[in-house]
Amino acid sequence: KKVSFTKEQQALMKVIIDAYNKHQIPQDVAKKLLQDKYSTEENFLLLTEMATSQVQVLVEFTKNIPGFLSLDREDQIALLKGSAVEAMFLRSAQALNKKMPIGHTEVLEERIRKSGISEEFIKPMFNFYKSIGELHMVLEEQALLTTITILTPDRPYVKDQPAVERLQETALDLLRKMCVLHHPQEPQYFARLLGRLTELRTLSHYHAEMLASWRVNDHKFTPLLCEIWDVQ
Ligand SMILES: CC(C)c1onc(-c2c(Cl)cccc2Cl)c1COc1ccc2c(ccn2Cc2cccc(C(=O)O)c2)c1
Repeated sequence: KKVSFTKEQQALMKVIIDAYNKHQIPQDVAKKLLQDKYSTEENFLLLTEMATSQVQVLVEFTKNIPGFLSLDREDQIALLKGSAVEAMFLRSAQALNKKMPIGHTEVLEERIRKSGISEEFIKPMFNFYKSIGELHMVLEEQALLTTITILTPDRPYVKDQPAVERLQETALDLLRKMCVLHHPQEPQYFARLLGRLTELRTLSHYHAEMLASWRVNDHKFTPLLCEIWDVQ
């Protein structure tokens, strides 16, 4: 089936892909994954640094989403706070599914498994990582899925939901075409991708409990994480 993109859609895809490629975790932070300290405490500290760096990357990426900076300022904050965990699950899924240099992936998985997260959350988390890996998303689909997650209108405290809906729909139209283009044999592929967004919401509920149990064990977060996750 022939897929054609409008001029606007081509421009939008280019902006989103450039932003997605530009904002990677700095190599020195990612390299720290390979240092040889593996205590639960050390793993937690490394993952905290990773998450903090990832939030900075996420904010920069979000600012490049066309139309985002024209939204009401408080709504911009509400969208970032409401989507940060889900965007990081997507990003960590891509990192664990071989986006990272060989060796980093196993180390990263090991550190997540041994960072004080209880088994009841580890299972669904790694099921999600596996389900993302099985989709074999191309970069455009990964970047658009992250964009669609950020532009979710029904996050808490969003005032002008229709404005967010209009931006999200533009990204959804583009993603639908991308799926037909890159997965012509799988007519249900787009629906499968959107199904992952539902799974992300469940994971972000688990994440709130993960944070609570880390805090009970007196684990400290960085100021940026405290601000975006409303903790401490
Ligand atoms: C505060 C910390 C302990 C934490 O709390 N919840 C989670 C948490 C967890 Cl444990 C899982 C999923 C989401 C969150 Cl917020 C985390 C750890 O968060 C992250 C964040 C990003 C992560 C990771 C792991 C990988 N990445 C992405 C990554 C790593 C290396 C390179 C690149 C790159 O793009 O180049 C990307 C962990």
